[in-house]
Amino acid sequence: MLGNMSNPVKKVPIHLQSSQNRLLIKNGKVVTEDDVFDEDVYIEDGIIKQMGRNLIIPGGTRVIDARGNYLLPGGIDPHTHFDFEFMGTRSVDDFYTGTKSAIAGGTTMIIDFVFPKEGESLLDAFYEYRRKADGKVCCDYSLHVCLPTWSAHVQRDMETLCKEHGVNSFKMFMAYDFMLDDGQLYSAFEQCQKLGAIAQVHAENGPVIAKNAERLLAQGITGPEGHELSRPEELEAEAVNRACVIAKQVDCPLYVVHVMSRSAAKKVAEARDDGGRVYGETLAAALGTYGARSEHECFRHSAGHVLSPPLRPDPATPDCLMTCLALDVLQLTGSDNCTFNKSQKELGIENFTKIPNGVNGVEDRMSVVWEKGVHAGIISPSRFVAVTSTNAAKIFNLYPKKGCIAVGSDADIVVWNGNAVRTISAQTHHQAVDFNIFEGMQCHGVPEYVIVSGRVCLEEGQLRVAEGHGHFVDTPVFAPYVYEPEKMAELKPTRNGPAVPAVEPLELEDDFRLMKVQHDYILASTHEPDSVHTPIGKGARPEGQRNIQESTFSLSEELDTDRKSSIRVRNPPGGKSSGFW
Ligand SMILES: NC(=O)NCCC(=O)O
Ligand SMILES: [Zn+2]
Repeated sequence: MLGNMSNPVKKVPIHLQSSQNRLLIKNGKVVTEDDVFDEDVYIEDGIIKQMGRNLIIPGGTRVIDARGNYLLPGGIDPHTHFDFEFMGTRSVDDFYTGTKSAIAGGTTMIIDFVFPKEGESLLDAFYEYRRKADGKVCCDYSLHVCLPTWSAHVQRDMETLCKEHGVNSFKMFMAYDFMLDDGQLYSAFEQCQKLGAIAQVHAENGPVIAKNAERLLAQGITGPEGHELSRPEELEAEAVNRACVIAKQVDCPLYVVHVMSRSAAKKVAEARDDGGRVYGETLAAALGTYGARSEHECFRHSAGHVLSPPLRPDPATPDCLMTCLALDVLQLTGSDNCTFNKSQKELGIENFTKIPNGVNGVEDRMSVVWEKGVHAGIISPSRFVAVTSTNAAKIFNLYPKKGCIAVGSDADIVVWNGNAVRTISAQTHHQAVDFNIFEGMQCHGVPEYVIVSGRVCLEEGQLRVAEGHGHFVDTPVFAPYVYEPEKMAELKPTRNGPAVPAVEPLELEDDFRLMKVQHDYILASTHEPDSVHTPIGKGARPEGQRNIQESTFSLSEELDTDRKSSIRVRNPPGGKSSGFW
């Protein structure tokens, strides 16, 4: 037992307590979840001390000119698995390469998952994760804790973790060998509710997946395409619905990790419409790819892209999920970064059920969401901030320390060039993994500077991180956003001066109708996206919001061709698989 490990004090050496700790970022456009405005930001000792114009600051302060760029709150990735022993192997990105890569892409905080080994208590597993992470993290981090079993002991440890160790979220699985049954989920949700924690679920119907996999293998379908075939999206949707129903019985807030399909998003939408405290996270992988290596290839699964729930063959899925983020059907984006090298993926070369599940994303999430969201015209820069940072901070009770640019907040800031373009490649990424699921993708949206706790860690393409400089950050229970939303107004940082309008004044009537049509569409239509009809004419729309008439919900010829090719894969000749890579 390591005692109370929360927030160990790391002394700043005297030579660093100088002007090096002072930074002024001038001329940038500050973006918050609901505002965009021109202000300078002055940072001292890792904290935002002043914001405004013509600030009076000490001499010798370093100045960064952010003219033409946005200032974003550093990304918070609420879903990573660094140094994770899983499916007979270990993920290759550890807390050093993982957080270093995160920073390279504009993410300044991650939340990883403690996963107890068989027979290990939650507390021991938590201490082990702290030991693995503390000396390695280059940015701040927090921990969720997974519950691979249910018992009185687990129940007690949950309480200790919440009361003494800064944990406020527990993840349950509805698939894999370590899934909980419905009764156990009920008990775990009940305990979360009592403690003021948040229940998280990996929602897929595990027993049905196991049966499907058995049948497919018996038919000779052994390749990676069997992964998605055994886990069709209705099994995700069914489990999301079940989890929402169970959580409702005990009034427990529920966070659905990695919503990967339209059908699952629809279940989240229904639960939220029904008044449920349900939050949905989707992944960079699901927004940036769709079960093919690129949008220009026919539907094909490869071992490198295997994660659970799987990438969906429906090419409309990424746009649908992005629209769900725009409409607040979904609230967050994570990476679920859980990387395995090619040689590890080959553990499943003869049997798709043995392919270690997981993909990269911690480095590329911000660029992918910008490209597919803001650059594509589906979300505004403010909504980008909400879904990449602010909402995670609010749900896990880190706000306003994290997730916003405001006086008193941690100086985790990204100077973001929304027009610069980069091409994602394993040749240039900072992750330890030897391939990248977004290989070749061109993304607008590049971090020019990444400032982590007041330190400039990325500038002019040069990454200078400090191993072990990040801290564990407590996530206190009873997050106001989740448990007492009426208190959020008090927490919201105030600012001086009027906002600089970032968007044309909206014609609210049209905007509302657009949102309504899209929302109804998600709820109403699962399989016939081209049947959508919208009465909306030209009208104004929010900045970055694409008119639904331009949406790929209307499937084109080309996309239909892709879908047909997917049918071929579903019935491979002679039951043979279509190749591993
Ligand atoms: N998602 C995935 O395939 N791998 C990571 C483990 C998990 O989140 O289920
Ligand atoms: Zn995960």
